[in-house]
Amino acid sequence: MSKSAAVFVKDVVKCYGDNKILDGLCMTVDRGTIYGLLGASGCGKTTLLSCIVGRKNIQSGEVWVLGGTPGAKGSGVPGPRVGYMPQDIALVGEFTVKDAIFYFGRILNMDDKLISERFQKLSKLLELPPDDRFIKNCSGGQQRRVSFAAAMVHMPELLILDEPTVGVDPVLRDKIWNYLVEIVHSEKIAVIITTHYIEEAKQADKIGLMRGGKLLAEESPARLLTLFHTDTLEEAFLILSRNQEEGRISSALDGASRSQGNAILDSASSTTSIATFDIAYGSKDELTPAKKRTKIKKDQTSLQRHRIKALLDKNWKQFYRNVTGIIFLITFPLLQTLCFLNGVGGDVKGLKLGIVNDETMTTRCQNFDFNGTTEIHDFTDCHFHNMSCRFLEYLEHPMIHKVEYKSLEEATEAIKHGTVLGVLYMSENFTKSYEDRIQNGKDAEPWMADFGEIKAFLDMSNRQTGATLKYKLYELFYRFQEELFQECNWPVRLGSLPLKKNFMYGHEDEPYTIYMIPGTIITMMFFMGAMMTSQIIITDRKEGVWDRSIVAGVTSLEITLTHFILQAVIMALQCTEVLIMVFPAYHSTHLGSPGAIFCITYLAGICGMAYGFWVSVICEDHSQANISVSGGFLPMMLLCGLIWPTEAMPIGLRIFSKCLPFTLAIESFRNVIKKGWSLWDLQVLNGIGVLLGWTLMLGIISLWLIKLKR
Ligand SMILES: Nc1ncnc2c1ncn2[C@@H]1O[C@H](COP(=O)(O)OP(=O)(O)OP(=O)(O)O)[C@@H](O)[C@H]1O
Repeated sequence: MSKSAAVFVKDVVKCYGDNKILDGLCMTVDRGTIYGLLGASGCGKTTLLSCIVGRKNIQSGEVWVLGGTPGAKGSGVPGPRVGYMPQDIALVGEFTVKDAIFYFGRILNMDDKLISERFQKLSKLLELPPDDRFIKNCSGGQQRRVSFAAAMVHMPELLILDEPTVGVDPVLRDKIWNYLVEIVHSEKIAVIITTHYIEEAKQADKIGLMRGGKLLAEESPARLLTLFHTDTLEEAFLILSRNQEEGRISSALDGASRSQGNAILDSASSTTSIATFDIAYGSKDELTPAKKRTKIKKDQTSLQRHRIKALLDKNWKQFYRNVTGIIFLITFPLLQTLCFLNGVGGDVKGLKLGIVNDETMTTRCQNFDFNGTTEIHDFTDCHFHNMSCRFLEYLEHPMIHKVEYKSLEEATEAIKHGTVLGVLYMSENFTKSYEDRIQNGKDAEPWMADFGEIKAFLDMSNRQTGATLKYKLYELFYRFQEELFQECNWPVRLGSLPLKKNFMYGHEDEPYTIYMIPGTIITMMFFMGAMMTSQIIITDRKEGVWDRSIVAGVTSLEITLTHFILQAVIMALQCTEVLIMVFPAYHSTHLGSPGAIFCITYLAGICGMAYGFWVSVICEDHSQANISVSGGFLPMMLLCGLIWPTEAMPIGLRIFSKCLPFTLAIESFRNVIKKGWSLWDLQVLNGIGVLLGWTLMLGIISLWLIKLKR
């Protein structure tokens, strides 16, 4: 074991659930050497590299990188001392080739001049596509080369390359290997490279053959060929694999005994030769501290200005270069608002109402025309005539479309068939009986009272339209009766219910839209925030940019903060456009200040973003995130009082609903627009407090989960 080991891995065990991926693995990578890590697909190479760069925690064993443990303060790993090219491209599609290199250079605190110099050199060497070509427009092989250049831009002490030569033509592959050999010797950097092209690893100084979570062997290519009497590394690997399957590799390779020194391989081939391999072992005392080799400042603090600047630049480019995304983010809230303002709360029109009038035939109902306008009779003598006709005049309203039926049976049949929504029936003696009810009051004959009624049969299966028609009939009947009393010079009040209504806030005929505004805006902004954040962060993570940036030293807090800054600006724009459309553009009135309205709306959006952030942490992909956002949002919407008052809920559910993010916020919003309350009114503060509480709680839990998930 060399004292100058760049990477030292001892007895490492790494599991995903019950699945043991690394099973007591040992490995040593010396400085100034190329280490080729070979193994079948799925054997755990990427997992091992993730543990080396500190992106994954291990269950047991030791990992030492450049003299420290990955993730430890001051170790520089993850950070500028290591260059990592993951297996996935892990570049932002909206970056140009130049942007990609500059992004990694800048988060590593290189100055632009130095980045530019390195970029020119790498561009030539790796035959990179033109500087201004977008990554998403590059071929797979070109993207891989840019990814390679990004890992090398700062000339790290340890370069980790996960399958860098996939999709690269043999000439270029050769060039890359030659370059690696050159820099390894000139700069004394260590390189770990995984590849499926076993033969290309011949140029490595040492090869690790990995299988079943262990290294079967760790030797120079030449020695492997000699030991196994083979011409190719592939054959050597095959023999080793067979031996492992047949249990012919000594148990000395496993567990504690590995650390004692050499492991002995049983017969390596058909011959009975015994091969002895150097096995990775040693102690951390033997490791040398890192030497300072680059002009890059090392920093481990969780917030660094240069990284935040680079991340903000990245997020901004990702945003403004994604035209579809911009169109969606700007137009979606507007479209939603337009749908709401035009589709919800308007007056119902043309409800079909059957009329059965046994008192007067239509033809005899003077001036009464079911299909046209009529004049109102003048009944100044207050002896009533044709009251049914007079009442029917009042039904000339846009909400009602009258349909005449000859009999009550025929009309009720029409309700059953859904032809009409209700039927009004007036009996033969309606006028006389109605007059008797009014003139004689409590002394009226019961049968007179019965005939003096207008009988309504309503279809309430659609509660909303049924109730709308019912209240309209009440309203029209009161108007009919009040005007009748007025004409007769009777006290008008006697013609209406003995209940005097006074409205402190709002008014009786206020459109339903006004009632719905707070709930619609708050839930919409929350939903927009949740969707936007979860989608953007999952995309970032799926592209591998998140992980790769973290290996370059960026902290999760910086990534989160910079995403938050841009999305908070977008959210402010969305809130502004929605509020402008609802209030000035649609002339909706509000008594409270626009500032207070904006504040509640904006906080609802920010709370939605925190919810989206949490979803992005617990979900693996977009479809899971979509289900989680919708699955969480819908129950909250059902319980927030938007559809039905919370006062109707069982007490436990009611208390629960008040604790949800937007129940009290909707109340606060309503109080501001309808009562003119300020932000400092206690009930308004309650709503704001709940939103802020949820935002903080979700943010903290998410950051904690990110830390825990490694
Ligand atoms: N996050 C994870 N959760 C559960 N299992 C995982 C996870 N990541 C990887 N694995 C599993 O661990 C095993 C090793 O995966 P790994 O990506 O390390 O293999 P690999 O050797 O790099 O393969 P390849 O050469 O195909 O890239 C695989 O069986 C994989 O399915």
